[in-house]
Amino acid sequence: MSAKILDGKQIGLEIRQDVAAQVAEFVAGGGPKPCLTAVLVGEDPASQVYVRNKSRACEKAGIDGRTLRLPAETTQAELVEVIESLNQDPAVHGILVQLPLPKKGNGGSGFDERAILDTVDPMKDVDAFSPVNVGLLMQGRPRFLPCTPHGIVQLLHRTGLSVAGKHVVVVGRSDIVGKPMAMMLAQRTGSCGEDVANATVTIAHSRTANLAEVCQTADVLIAAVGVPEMITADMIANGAVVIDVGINRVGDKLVGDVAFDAAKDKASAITPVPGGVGPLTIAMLLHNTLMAAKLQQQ
Ligand SMILES: Nc1nc(=O)c2c([nH]1)NC[C@@H]1CN(c3ccc(C(=O)N[C@@H](CCC(=O)O)C(=O)O)cc3)C=[N+]21
Repeated sequence: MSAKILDGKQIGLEIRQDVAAQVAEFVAGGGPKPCLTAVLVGEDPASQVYVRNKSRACEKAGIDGRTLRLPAETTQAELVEVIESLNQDPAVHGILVQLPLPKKGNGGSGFDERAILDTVDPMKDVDAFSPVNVGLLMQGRPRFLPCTPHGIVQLLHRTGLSVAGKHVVVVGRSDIVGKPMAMMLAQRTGSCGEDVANATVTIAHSRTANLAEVCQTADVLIAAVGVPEMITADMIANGAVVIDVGINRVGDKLVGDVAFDAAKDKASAITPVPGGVGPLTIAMLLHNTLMAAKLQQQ
């Protein structure tokens, strides 16, 4: 069997067109132009590319996409101050602090990333990293949904892949992807209804015993570990759906957490890297920015 390739780029484009139409409607109704401000500290080349892509996607959707560039030498206190002023600025609806923050920032001692993220006003927290937004999600009454897991929910829904009653194995337990992903798919109702919810979810990670065997029991396998091609074909059940969240730069190539070429002969459907989950993450960020503008207008 050769898997159906799940085209995240195309679906991301559709979502962005939907968001653009909703933005136009919001503005025509007297709403302010939604504004996302990304805060980029230092000169990490990958982060620069991501931030540029985000601001370009914003502009195409009728969203004001700003980037605040700060030197790597910025201190913790200065960065907190910048975020607090964005919190106070009524023209800014969404704030995103690009991660990772530079290791040698804050005068060489590194940033306290948690404290930085905690500074972002929860009503402007389009990444959904703040404890309030994480808590609301846990309780099944989300405000903002985290962009990458929400993008995956949209992808599954829009390609007609139900997870209800199925066994989903999420490999990776990060706050950004693994944890919220597991929670969203186990819920009674998700953002796209009951079909992309109600899963039986296993969270696997670096300490999981017999990882290969656990993965083999997955109807839907979601790889979010950040290790290039760690998920090999032997770990995938025949006919499983495979979602690859990994974006790893190996030399000048971009590879996922799944060994794609062999995996596609076992899976029934699989996301490629690039062109899979990545473009959906950006699409959901635009969605959250419009939501933030609407929330703040109320
Ligand atoms: N506060 C914060 N929020 C984030 O959401 C966040 C972040 N920090 N730091 C970095 C990661 C990574 N991330 C990506 C988003 C889109 C693509 C994407 O669209 N990738 C393209 C390829 C792009 C390329 O060629 O480099 C694709 O997969 O097709 C990749 C990576 C968001 N992140």
